[in-house]
Amino acid sequence: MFEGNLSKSIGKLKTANLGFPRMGRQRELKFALEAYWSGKRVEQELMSTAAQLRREHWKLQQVAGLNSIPSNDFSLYDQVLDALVLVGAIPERFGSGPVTLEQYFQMARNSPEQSAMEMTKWFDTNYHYLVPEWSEGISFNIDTRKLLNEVHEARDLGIETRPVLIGPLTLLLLGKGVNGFDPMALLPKLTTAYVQILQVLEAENIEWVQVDEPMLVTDLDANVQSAYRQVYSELKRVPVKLMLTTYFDTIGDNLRTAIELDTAGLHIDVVRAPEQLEETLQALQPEQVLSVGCVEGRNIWLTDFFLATPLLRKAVRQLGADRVIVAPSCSLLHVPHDLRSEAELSPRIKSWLRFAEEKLAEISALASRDEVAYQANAAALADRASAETTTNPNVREALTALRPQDFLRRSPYPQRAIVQRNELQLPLLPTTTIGSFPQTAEVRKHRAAHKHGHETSEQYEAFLKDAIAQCIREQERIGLDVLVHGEFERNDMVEYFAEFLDGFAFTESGWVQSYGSRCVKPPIIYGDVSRPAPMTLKWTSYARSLTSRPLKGMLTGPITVLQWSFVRNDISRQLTAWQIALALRDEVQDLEVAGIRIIQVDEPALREGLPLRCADWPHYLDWAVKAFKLTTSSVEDETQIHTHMCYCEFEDILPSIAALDADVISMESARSRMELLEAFQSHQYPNEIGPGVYDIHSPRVPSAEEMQELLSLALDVLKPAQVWVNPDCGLKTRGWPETVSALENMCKAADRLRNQIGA
Ligand SMILES: Nc1nc2c(c(=O)[nH]1)N[C@@H](CNc1ccc(C(=O)N[C@@H](CCC(=O)N[C@@H](CCC(=O)N[C@@H](CCC(=O)O)C(=O)O)C(=O)O)C(=O)O)cc1)CN2
Ligand code: MET
Ligand SMILES: [Zn+2]
Repeated sequence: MFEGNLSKSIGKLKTANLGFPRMGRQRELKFALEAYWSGKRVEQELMSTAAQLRREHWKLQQVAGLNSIPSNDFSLYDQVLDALVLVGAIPERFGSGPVTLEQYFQMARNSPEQSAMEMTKWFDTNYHYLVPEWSEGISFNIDTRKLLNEVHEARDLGIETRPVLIGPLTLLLLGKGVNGFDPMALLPKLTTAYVQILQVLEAENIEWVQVDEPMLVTDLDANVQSAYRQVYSELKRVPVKLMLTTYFDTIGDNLRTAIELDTAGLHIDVVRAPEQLEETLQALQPEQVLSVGCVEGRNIWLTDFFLATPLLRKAVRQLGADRVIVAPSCSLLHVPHDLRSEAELSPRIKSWLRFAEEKLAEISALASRDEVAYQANAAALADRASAETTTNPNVREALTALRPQDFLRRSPYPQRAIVQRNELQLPLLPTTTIGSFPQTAEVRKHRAAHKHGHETSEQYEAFLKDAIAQCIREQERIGLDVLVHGEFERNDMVEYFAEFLDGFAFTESGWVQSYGSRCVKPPIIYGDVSRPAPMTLKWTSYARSLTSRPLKGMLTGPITVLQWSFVRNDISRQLTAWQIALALRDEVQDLEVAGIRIIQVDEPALREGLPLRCADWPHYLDWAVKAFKLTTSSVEDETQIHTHMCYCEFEDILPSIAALDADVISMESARSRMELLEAFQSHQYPNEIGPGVYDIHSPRVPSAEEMQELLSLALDVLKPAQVWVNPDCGLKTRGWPETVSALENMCKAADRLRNQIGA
C-alpha cells in the first residue's frame, strides 16, 4: 500500500541507539548534582539518583525494542571529561588518579582556588565539553571503573549493552596542546590505553563497542588520516567489534580512510548528509555492517518515513538485511527527553514533534515497517505540509522586497565614530558590562511564582522594576560609563525573545543539557517568524528613565536565536534567519525612536553555526553576516551598534566579524590572556573592541592589577580610542558580592590606565 514502505520480503531490520539524554524526565540529575555541590546531599545520594536514571533509560530503550542499547553514554558532567578519566589523562594540577568524585568536579567547575578545564562547543551544537589539555608529561593509566560499572548495571537488568567510547583521534583532536605541544606526539601512548580498554571489554564478553569519531566529518590532512590508520590497525588486534560512528556531516573525502580502518561496522548520518549513502555503500568491505542514521538526533521533527525508507531499502538491496542497522543520526543527547508531559503545547504542533523517547519508537517502526506507524506518519507529515499557520505572506513579501541598502549603515564607520563620540561624550577606555546581572534564586523564584499564577503580573513587574532600579544605582555607584538594565525579566536570552515572536512554540519540560547541570529549553520555530509587538522597549525605556548616563539596549541576534532554537526543516536556515532579522530590525528601530543611543545585538553563536566543512563556510558566513546587518543597519549614524561574542575561537572567522560592521564588539578573551588580539592586529580590525578583561565563569574576583595588565596587552596592539573595558560575558551565573567587587576593580583598572596614557 505504501510506496515508500520496505517490502515485506526483507524481514525486520536491526536497530540501535547511540546515546540517550541523561538529565532525566524532570531534570533529576541537575537537581541531584546541584544539591550535592551545595552540600545538601552526600555522594551516595547523588550516585543513587544517577544509577536510578540509567536504569530507567535502559528500560525505556528495551521496551522500545532496540537491539543495541548504549552504555557509558551517561555522564555526571561531560562525556569528554569521562573519556579523559577513562584513559587517565588528567592535567597535573588536579593531582593523579584514580580520580575521586571531588577531583572529577574540580576539573569541571571553577572554584575560588582552582580554575577548571576550559569549555567549548561540541562541534556545531550548543553542548559544551571540557577541553583536554595535552602536554608532554601526561601519562595514561586507564581507569575502567565507570565503564564497567555501567556495563554491569545494565546486565543486572538483563540488558547487554554496546558501550560508547569517544574515539582516540577525536579525543586527541578535540584537545589543545599546552604551550605549543603537539598532541599527536601522544598517539602511541594513547593507542596503548585504548587497546587496554578494549581488552578489558573483551574480557567482559562485550561483543560490540561504539567508537565515536565525529572528527571524520571534518577536513583532515594526510597526517591525521594516516594517524587514523595507524591507531586502528592496533585496535584491530583486540577481537571486539567496533562500530565506527560518525555524525553531523558527511565523511566525504575521509571515506577511504574510514573504510580502511576495517572496523566491523560504520555509522553514517544520512539526515545531515543523505548523499553519502551511495558512495558509502559502494565503498564498504564485504563483511562490514552499515548503521544508517536516519532519525534526526539533533532536531525534534517527526522523521519523514517516506524519505528514510528508500535509503534503508537501498542499503538492504546492496548489503542484505542483516548488514543494515536503523539508528538515530547521532546521540539523542541533543533533544529533550519526552513529549508526554507537554500539556500546553498545541496538539497539532505536538503531532509533528518527536523527542528522544518518541524517536526510539520511530526507529523501531522504521525497522519493523509497522503499518500503523507508517499510516500515522503519513498523516502527520501531510498535516504539517498543509498547515496554513506556518506561512505568513507578509513576511515572505518583506523578504522579497529587500534592497541592497537595507544591509548597509548610512555612513562608513570612521564617519559614524565622529558623530557617536559627539553624541555620547564617553571617556577614553569606556567601561560597560555585557548585559545580564546576577539571576539570583530570588529573581527565578519570582518568575516561577508569576508563571504558576502565585504572583500577579503587577507584583512580578513591581519586583522587576525594583531589581532594575537597584541595578542602575549600583552601576552608577561602581562608576560604569555605559549602563544596562540587567536582563532580570529574561529566563534565557533566546527563549525570552522567542516568546514574543510569532512562528515559535514552547515546551514546559523540553530541557537539553548545555553543560554540567545547566540546561536550556530551546524554543521551536515551526512557522514564519514575525514580531507582533515590541519586546524589550518597556524595560529598556524604564531603565533609561532612571539614569542620565547612556543606557545600552540588549537584543539577541538572529543567528543566535536560530542556532539555539529547534529550527524548521521545511525551509532553509538562511530564510528563517532573515525572518528573525526582520523582526529584530523592527525592535532596533523602536529602541532608537525611544531615544536609546546604544543597542547591543548579541551573536555568541555566530561561530557555533559555522559548517564543519570549510567548503561550506563562505555560503554560511555570507548569509549570517547579512542577517546581522539586516538587523542593525537601519539606524542613524549617531546610534551606536554593539555586538558580543563568547565561547569559541574566533580567529578563523575574523574577516566576517569585521564585516558585521558593528561599531563596538565585546569578546571573551581573558581566559586565553588576550591571544585573540594578535589576530585582530594582523587583520587591522577597524572598529572598536572590548576584549573581556575577566572571566565570568569563576567566582574568583580578579584584582585591578591583573585587569590592568590585560588591558595593557590590548593597548599594545590597539589604538586607545578603539578599546572598551568590560568582562568576558554576562554576569547572570554570578552572585552579587563577587560581581560588585570585580566590577569595582575593573573600573579602577580602567581609571589607572587612563591616567597612564594621559587621558
Ligand atoms: N539558550 C542558551 N544557550 C546558551 C547560553 C544561554 O544563555 N542560552 N549560554 C551559553 C551556555 N550557558 C548557559 C548558562 C546558564 C544556563 C542556565 O543557567 N540554565 C538554567 C535554566 C535557565 C532558565 O531557563 N531558567 C528559568 C527557570 C527554569 C526553571 O527551572 N523554572 C522552575 C523553577 C525555578 C526556580 O524556582 O528556581 C519552574 O518554573 O518551575 C527562568 O529563569 O525562568 C538552568 O539550567 O538552571 C544555561 C546555559 C551558551 N549557550
Ligand atoms: N547579553 C547576554 C548576557 O549578558 C549575553 C550572553 S552571551 C552568552 O547574558
Ligand atoms: Zn557571552
